[in-house]
Amino acid sequence: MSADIINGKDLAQELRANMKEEVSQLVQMGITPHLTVLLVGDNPASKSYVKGKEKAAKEVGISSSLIELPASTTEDELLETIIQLNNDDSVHGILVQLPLPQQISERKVIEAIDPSKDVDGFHPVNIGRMMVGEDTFLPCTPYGILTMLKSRDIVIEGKHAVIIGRSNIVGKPVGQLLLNENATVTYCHSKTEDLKELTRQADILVVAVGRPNVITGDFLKEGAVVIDVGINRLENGSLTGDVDFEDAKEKAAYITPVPKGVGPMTIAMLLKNTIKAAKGLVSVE
Ligand SMILES: NC(=O)C1=CN([C@@H]2O[C@H](COP(=O)(O)OP(=O)(O)OC[C@H]3O[C@@H](n4cnc5c(N)ncnc54)[C@H](OP(=O)(O)O)[C@@H]3O)[C@@H](O)[C@H]2O)C=CC1
Ligand SMILES: Nc1nc(=O)c2c([nH]1)NC[C@@H]1CN(c3ccc(C(=O)N[C@@H](CCC(=O)O)C(=O)O)cc3)C=[N+]21
Repeated sequence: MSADIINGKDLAQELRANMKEEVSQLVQMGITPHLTVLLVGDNPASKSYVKGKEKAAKEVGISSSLIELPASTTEDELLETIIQLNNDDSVHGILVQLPLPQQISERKVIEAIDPSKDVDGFHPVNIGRMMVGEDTFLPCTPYGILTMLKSRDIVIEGKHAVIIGRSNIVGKPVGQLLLNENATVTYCHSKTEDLKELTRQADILVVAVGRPNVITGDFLKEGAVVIDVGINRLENGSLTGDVDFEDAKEKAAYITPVPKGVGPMTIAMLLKNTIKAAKGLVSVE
């Protein structure tokens, strides 16, 4: 039996159609959601993601602006720009594209963003709120993954979710969200001793490593749900995930592809958070 493929591109498209309705109602009330993206340096992958975000925003009627700064930008210059955007009432959401050049501290920059405009959900205040289960901006990739699972009515409660990767933007928060949904969660990382022994127990396996083919069929329990977060650019220019898709799909019950999997959902959730910001639903205290 071959796995059911959860197509994130199609699901994101459906969500954007719904958001378009919601935005047009907001516009009628005099509020046009606005997202400002800050891009520092000229990383080609970052440029391409930022283009994807602008295109998606436009499609649903969210206005967006892009501030491009040179790779030589100092930390103080970037912080100053963020303060201006925090104080600009016409800006509802601020996104600083990562990674940043090495002279700039990502932590300082993220902490400078007003939590009520932090549509990435990376600010420690929003992460803390997520941890205690309060309403907040959820980090886009984990939020997209949760939405994909729910779109297929996949049971999370009581299931063993195994996460490979513990970054602040993907691994850690996706584990927290699944815990909030009553999964039993195991985190794996580069120091994990017997990865296969753990992944073979997973009812839901989330792979966020950044290396092709780290997971093959023999790492899976029969009938597992496999979420592939990895985005790897091969030498021939094509994109691939972290999971050996062809092999894994013979053992999994559900699997997400790359491309057309988690990536487009990340962008859809960014739009959702921007609408939420425009509505003023996440406040600062
Ligand atoms: N689809 C989307 O929307 C998004 C996709 N991505 C993609 O997801 C991938 C992960 O991104 P991100 O979380 O930022 O990456 P990081 O590089 O920050 O984290 C990678 C994680 O993988 C762990 N790891 C590395 N090697 C192994 C191994 N052999 N076995 C087990 N664990 C290992 C690392 O462990 P340790 O902590 O010990 O170093 C680390 O926790 C990338 O391909 C990225 O491009 C990222 C964001 C959004
Ligand atoms: N502040 C910040 N927020 C982010 O959310 C953020 C970031 N920085 N830095 C980089 C990562 C990566 N990321 C992706 C988003 C969409 C796709 C995506 O849509 N991918 C398409 C393919 C696109 C293509 O063909 O190039 C797909 O998987 O089908 C991928 C990766 C967001 N990130």
